[in-house]
Amino acid sequence: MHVHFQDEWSDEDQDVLRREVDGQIRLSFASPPEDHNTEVLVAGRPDEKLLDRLRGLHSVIVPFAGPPGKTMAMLADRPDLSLYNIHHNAVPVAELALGLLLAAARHIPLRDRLLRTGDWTGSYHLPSMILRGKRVLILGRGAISGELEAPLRALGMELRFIRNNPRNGAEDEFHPRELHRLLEETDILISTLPLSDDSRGLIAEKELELLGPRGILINVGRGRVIDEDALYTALADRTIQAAGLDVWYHYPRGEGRAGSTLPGARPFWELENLVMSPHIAGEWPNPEVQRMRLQALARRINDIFHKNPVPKVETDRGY
Ligand SMILES: NC(=O)c1ccc[n+]([C@@H]2O[C@H](COP(=O)([O-])OP(=O)(O)OC[C@H]3O[C@@H](n4cnc5c(N)ncnc54)[C@H](O)[C@@H]3O)[C@@H](O)[C@H]2O)c1
Ligand SMILES: O=C(O)[C@H](O)COP(=O)(O)O
Repeated sequence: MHVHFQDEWSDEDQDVLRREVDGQIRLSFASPPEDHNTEVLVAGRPDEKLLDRLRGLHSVIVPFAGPPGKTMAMLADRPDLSLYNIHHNAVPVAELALGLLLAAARHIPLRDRLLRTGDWTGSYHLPSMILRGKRVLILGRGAISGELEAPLRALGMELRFIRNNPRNGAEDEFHPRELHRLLEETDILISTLPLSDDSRGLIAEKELELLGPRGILINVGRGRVIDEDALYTALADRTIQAAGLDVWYHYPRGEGRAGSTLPGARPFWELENLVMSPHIAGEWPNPEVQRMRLQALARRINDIFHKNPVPKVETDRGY
């Protein structure tokens, strides 16, 4: 089997990948081979011309968890190709979700800011939430929510999960059609959902109203699962208590450059009951996470080669 990597990978990364993949699998990094088949393409945003040009191609792997919408749309038109992803960063994402929750429940960033201006008592009366005994509804029961489960239970919280295909007999798993009933019994809503036609805007005005004025919302999945205007208004009017967001509606141009600011139709940065981070839950620049990415990617390639069962990303679910 031949695997081509479309994007640039450092010499060190290439060495790790060559070490970790099965010896019978050939890898190419610069230009793809002209003279024989290339069964697997690894690409963040696959080049359509390359997809057409590679002979024998049957699989595409995006080397992260959330394939971009354009990739999903492009591959929806290519039923001959299977799309795979990796979930290497579930632990760091779950850890940041936990951090956002603790920070939002206890106003940690705001209290820090007030103290820096010499205000010792100004934050005493903010409405805080004690987490023990509270009910958490997690949207999605995949890699990230799996890593959230143990720490949230250790804090004494009750968990329920929504997934589009709840398993028979799993008493804490529910279908999205039960969302409204569950929200009425929820203190904390955490979204780990990918973006699809089903999930886009799933949480809007009505859902935030059901979460209620004591409710806290955390989003580490994809921004547009939560309706932008509804969330801004709910936070500004305090019809929900607080939120913690890692994922956004609009991203700065030149993302990653020093000086980039958060753009958007709504000034989220002015809200005191919002804790924010710049889509960094996956900690992609961290060398430890990069090692986890390379190992997960090599495992995915080996699994495809050995025909081990691996869930595909469902491109027909929209994007
Ligand atoms: N903030 C970040 O840096 C960061 C990092 C990694 C992943 N992500 C995002 O988080 C998403 C989830 O990551 P994961 O590794 O846990 O993926 P996963 O595939 O392991 O889990 C996703 C879960 O969501 C469920 N689901 C999907 N669509 C649904 C819908 N419409 N309604 C109900 N349930 C639905 C699936 O059944 C599955 O249980 C990724 O797709 C990506 O968009 C964000
Ligand atoms: O790992 C990454 O590339 C970033 O953390 C983004 O990951 P995601 O696509 O899994 O959000």
